[in-house]
Amino acid sequence: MRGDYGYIEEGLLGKPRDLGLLKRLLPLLRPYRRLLIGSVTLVLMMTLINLTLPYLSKVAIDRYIVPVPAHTTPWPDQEMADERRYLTVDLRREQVRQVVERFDHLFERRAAAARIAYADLARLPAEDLRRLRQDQITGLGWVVLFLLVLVVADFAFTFLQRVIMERAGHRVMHDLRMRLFEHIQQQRLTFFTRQPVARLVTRMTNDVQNMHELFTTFASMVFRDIFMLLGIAAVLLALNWRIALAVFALLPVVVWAAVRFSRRAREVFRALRVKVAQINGHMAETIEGIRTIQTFGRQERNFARFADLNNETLRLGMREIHVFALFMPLIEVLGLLALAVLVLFGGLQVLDNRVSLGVLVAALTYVRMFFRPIRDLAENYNILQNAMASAERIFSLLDTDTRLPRPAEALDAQDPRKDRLQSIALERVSFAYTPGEPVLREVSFTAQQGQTVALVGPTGAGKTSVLNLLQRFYDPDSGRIRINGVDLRHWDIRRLRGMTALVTQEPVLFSATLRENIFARPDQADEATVTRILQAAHCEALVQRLPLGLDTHLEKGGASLSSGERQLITIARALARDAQLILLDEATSYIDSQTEAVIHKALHNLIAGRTCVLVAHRLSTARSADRILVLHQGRVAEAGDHRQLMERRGLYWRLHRQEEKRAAD
Ligand SMILES: Nc1ncnc2c1ncn2[C@@H]1O[C@H](COP(=O)(O)OP(=O)(O)OP(=O)(O)O)[C@@H](O)[C@H]1O
Repeated sequence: MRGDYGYIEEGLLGKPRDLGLLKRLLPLLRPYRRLLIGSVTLVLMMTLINLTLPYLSKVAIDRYIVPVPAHTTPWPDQEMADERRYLTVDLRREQVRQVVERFDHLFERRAAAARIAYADLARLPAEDLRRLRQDQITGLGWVVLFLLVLVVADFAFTFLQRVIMERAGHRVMHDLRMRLFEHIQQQRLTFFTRQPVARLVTRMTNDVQNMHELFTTFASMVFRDIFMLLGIAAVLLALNWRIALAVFALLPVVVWAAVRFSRRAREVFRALRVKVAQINGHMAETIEGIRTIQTFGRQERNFARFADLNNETLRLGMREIHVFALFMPLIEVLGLLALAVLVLFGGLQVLDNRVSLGVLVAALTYVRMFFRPIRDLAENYNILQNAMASAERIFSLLDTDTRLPRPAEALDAQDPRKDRLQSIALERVSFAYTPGEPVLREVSFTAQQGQTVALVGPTGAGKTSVLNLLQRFYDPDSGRIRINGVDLRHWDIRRLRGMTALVTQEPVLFSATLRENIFARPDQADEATVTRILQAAHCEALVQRLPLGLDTHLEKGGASLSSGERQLITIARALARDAQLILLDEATSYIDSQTEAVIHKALHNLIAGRTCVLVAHRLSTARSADRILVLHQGRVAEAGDHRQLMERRGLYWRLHRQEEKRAAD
């Protein structure tokens, strides 16, 4: 396994992404378009609410707290421009008239209005003051009520939007994982030898998670931050264009800072991810190779490598902090600077009576709000980039399709040859995993129903490769494999594999119960069958020893069992399948002679009456085979039964002698 954990692909980050990617993303969203439209609508409404809140403070101030005189006021402008500010009241209201009459000396009357300087308001008793300002107090109450309604609505919308958005995001992730899993599971073996396990795992986990970020961040970026920015700019211009322009003068500096920040943050962010991925890879390698590391005393070197990686990660982490620590306060400072500009410039306008106090207060709030989306956009830009890179990697995996092509002329469903295995024939089969490096050269043999063909030969001779070809994990480069006289390429591969049981060199057990490991459909296996199979596979003693018998859960693929026990379980699995063709790759791991004898008996039971191609690493396993093929450097060097080959005194005989000598030693 190459433990790169996907960091090689990190190099893709930061490349310009084309629109094609977005086009491919849209179909993923299509099933959830209602949710998405709902979510965007809610974001729009939330933006509107947020834009309305400061405006309400303007209304409260200008209409009710420091009312701006209505245009109908009977005092001409030059008198209004007095140093003092006045409260104008309507004498047509009975309550007001009574107060004005009682404190006549404080009011100036004209037509149906009267005015009183703000400075003199303090001279009125609290009760009269309230009467005088009854309208404003009621108005203020309404404004506050409206404000509360908006706040509650904002809360509800935010909650709903979150739920809807996350629901869509999680569903998209769910669908994507299903597609990826199905896609990966159907690929042929070459695909898996080229793709490191960790890379595929990263696609299914991290990259899919990043895609989720893509949807949620994209929605919040485009529809919240950008709407908000545009909205605030529009409202500021509408409130007072002079104030707006004064604030916008700072914008180039802000944009410059944001662009610089997102660039630097991206570099650090990427380098950091590469390091974290390397740490993952190193960790996985250490755990996998812990026996070798401890036996060869490589702990120190291994630790030193880890320490290097970890120190680098720390250094980059610190750099990341610095970049953020500089940018966030910088934007904050620029925001405060904008406020200062506004207080000075807007304050002067208020003093000149060109702008109402309410407008200034609302503008101050808008300006404070203006800087948050800018900061968020700069931050989210990286997340977006990262998510786009993940999307690209996922699509490139989905585009890699190495599934076996459907046979052009598949066996007719009525064809009797499809159900019963009668013969296997390899006809001058040559094959190379890597072009130019053949591992099988012109290999031919036949096996009739019920016969056993054993493949023996030195390591690397190509024995396992023959089994790979018979399972159609690969196709031969030349020559043909025929089953029942029909080219393997014309078989429906599922049907063929359905007739076959494979026992691999390394017993593969799954993290499930023993019963689930042996029986494909545990609920359909009756007690009599279970007992028969356990007996034939010599697994009874093992099952009795386990605390819950067949229902014992095997942790970590049966890591707590001995290799001999694991082999017996895989033999039981093959027996349970009741296959017509057994492909058996004998385990090479060391087992004591007593266990070996038990395994031999189990294998004998498995093979009896079935067609079998077996790779024998111990010649004793091959002894009783109908035909033994001795492979050497990919060629059939000798063929015959045990007696014939021994009489020949060739390679088989020599291998036999070697094995006997080893046993004697
Ligand atoms: N997936 C692969 N990609 C490239 N080369 C491979 C692959 N699998 C096996 N080989 C090479 O093909 C040759 C034959 O391998 P094969 O596993 O068939 O040998 P074998 O006779 O079964 O060996 P052993 O007795 O050690 O199991 C070897 O040189 C091996 O390195």
